[in-house]
Amino acid sequence: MSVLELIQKLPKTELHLHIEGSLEPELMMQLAQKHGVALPYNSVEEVAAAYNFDNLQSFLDLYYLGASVLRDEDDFYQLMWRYLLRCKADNVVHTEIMFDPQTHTERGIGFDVFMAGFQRAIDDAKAQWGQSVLLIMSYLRHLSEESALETLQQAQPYLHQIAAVGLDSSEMGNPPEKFIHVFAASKAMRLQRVAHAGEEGPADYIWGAIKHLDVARIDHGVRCVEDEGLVRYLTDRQIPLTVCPLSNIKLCVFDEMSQHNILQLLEKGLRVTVNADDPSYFGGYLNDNYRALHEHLGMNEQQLVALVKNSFLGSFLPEEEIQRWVDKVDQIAGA
Ligand code: HPA
Ligand SMILES: [Zn+2]
Repeated sequence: MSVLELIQKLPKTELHLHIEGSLEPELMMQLAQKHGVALPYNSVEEVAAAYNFDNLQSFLDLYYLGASVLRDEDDFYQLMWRYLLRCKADNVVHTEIMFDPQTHTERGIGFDVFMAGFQRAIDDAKAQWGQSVLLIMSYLRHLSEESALETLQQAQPYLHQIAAVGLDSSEMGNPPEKFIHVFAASKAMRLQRVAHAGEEGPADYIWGAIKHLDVARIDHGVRCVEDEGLVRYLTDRQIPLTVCPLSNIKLCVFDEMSQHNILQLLEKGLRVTVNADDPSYFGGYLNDNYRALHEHLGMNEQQLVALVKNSFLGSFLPEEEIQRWVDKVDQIAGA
């Protein structure tokens, strides 16, 4: 079997996906019309043409603007449903999805609206093809810790639907330490923890997320290579890095895919995984990211299998379930 065939055929997990970043231009325009929201675009083509970014912030500005069309329960259902259909198409059997409550509550749209829409789509996908999903509630780091604490309060009636908390948005100037209390409170409520760190921010921010937020995974983390001691720490403890190749090129973290360090990180023994981040903004879903690694970095079958197994090993699935999937990956790759 060729590597490209194997990318499609292997069962996979996605661990770093922002549901608001899966809003395709078609749905954005449709919802803008439905709710009478004025956008600075006249067509789907104009939306797509605007997706040229210099850095993380230039993307975030359009990402929050796009999210402003999400208003009622059915909008959130449609958003989630369309992403889960992509999971089915890409053979993503399990996915751990981030959502940004503050992006919606700040506009007066409550947990009752978006959680209901998300859950209805998740229930439908589970019933129709057995899709496995966990939700990660992400705090926006450009806002205050008080706002994050208030968000955790608002989430109380929905904690049974939430597996973990995360930290995203503008990294520079908003170090993990800013969120010590809300992460401690989240941990006390038995929520797992992840955080974006070392995407644009320095290796120090990765240390901060580990030491101050007690995270189980680092989202991105590609700048860990700047600190040998950190690489050793991450390798020894097999702390997963949820790397997002197409995202890193679109946001100029690396100039070109041929310069991406993901395979070097893998060869160092780090538990790296492949993810789409914000697929509608960055030009591809999960399998597109794997295919880009094959095309531009020459990812071979052995590296593909290691990355796919890491995606299960880095997940919050129960141990026995992880082992079942890892065995299945070996079986398909060895066939
Ligand atoms: O890649 C990202 N980084 C930080 N914040 C984000 N919010 C959505 N995507 C991202
Ligand atoms: Zn992200």
